[in-house]
Amino acid sequence: MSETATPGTTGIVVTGASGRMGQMLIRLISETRGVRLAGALERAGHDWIGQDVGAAMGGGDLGVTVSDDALEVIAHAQAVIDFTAPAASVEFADLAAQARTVHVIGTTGFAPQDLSRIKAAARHAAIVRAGNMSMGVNLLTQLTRQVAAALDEDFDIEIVEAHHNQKVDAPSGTALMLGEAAAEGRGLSLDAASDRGRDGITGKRKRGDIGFTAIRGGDIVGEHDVLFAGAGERVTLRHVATDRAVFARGALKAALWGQGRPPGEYDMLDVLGMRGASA
Ligand SMILES: NC(=O)C1=CN([C@@H]2O[C@H](COP(=O)(O)OP(=O)(O)OC[C@H]3O[C@@H](n4cnc5c(N)ncnc54)[C@H](O)[C@@H]3O)[C@@H](O)[C@H]2O)C=CC1
Ligand SMILES: O=C(O)C1=N[C@H](C(=O)O)C[C@H](O)C1
Repeated sequence: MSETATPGTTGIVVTGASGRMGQMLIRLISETRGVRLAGALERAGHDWIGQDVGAAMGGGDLGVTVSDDALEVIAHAQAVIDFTAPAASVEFADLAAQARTVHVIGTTGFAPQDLSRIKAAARHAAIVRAGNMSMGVNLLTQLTRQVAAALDEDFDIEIVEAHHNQKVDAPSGTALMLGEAAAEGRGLSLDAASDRGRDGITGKRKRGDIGFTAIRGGDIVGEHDVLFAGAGERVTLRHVATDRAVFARGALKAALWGQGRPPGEYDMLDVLGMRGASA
């Protein structure tokens, strides 16, 4: 079972400590009352292993040494916040389940077999997973479901996402969340309706399809448009993230919300109390 080293504080492990989201989370946790950084994990062989994480980030010591021993570190925490890679996140899900520790998963790009493993881990501990942890995007999923239900298939749905040039997966986790919401609004299965990676002589657009386009460039944090294109008019729903802090704040909220929750799979709609808000 997880332990509380400092009474009254929630001990949180950050995985992928040197990453864009990892560093953002470590700063946020250090500045937030009622939580403490209980561990910082990186992949085996990473330069930061053995260093104080604050110093490795270029600041003062935070009293937490970067480790690659996930089993040991997770056993002493109440929550794990994880923005890494699919293969790492499924391992962390197993370890967090063994420790009965809340696991917040922001990682995207999972294959169906990864999702099955996460589902199995969620039989033993609370897992909050979302392709986007921001308030704005989670609201946008609700609006997308509503507009998709209101406008019939005379309106073609296209999802356009833009991210920085270091992103490794496409479509983004957010684009897939928005696609799922649009498909739900239309009463469709996204697997059957999705149209990805057009190139060459593609033939005409199929009525009812949900199209995806991915832009990669520079330091774009994350932008998502859901376009409903009809004859003579278009409706566009848009979210623009300009600061990764929006994802970090959502993830920290999820870690606290998960304390004392029964085992199971949850998402940010549960955390934000938005489930069914637009039904
Ligand atoms: N759900 C959300 O709101 C958001 C999700 N993301 C997702 O989070 C993930 C990470 O994004 P970034 O921080 O931009 O990537 P990044 O590449 O900057 O950081 C990932 C970090 O994970 C580390 N890592 C990989 N394997 C590991 C292992 N086995 N143990 C410990 N650490 C390991 C890497 O060394 C790296 O430091 C991506 O899948 C991205 O799509 C990113 C932002 C928001
Ligand atoms: O990799 C990123 O950076 C982001 N990934 C998430 C996604 O795949 O949607 C969330 C956000 O857009 C940033």
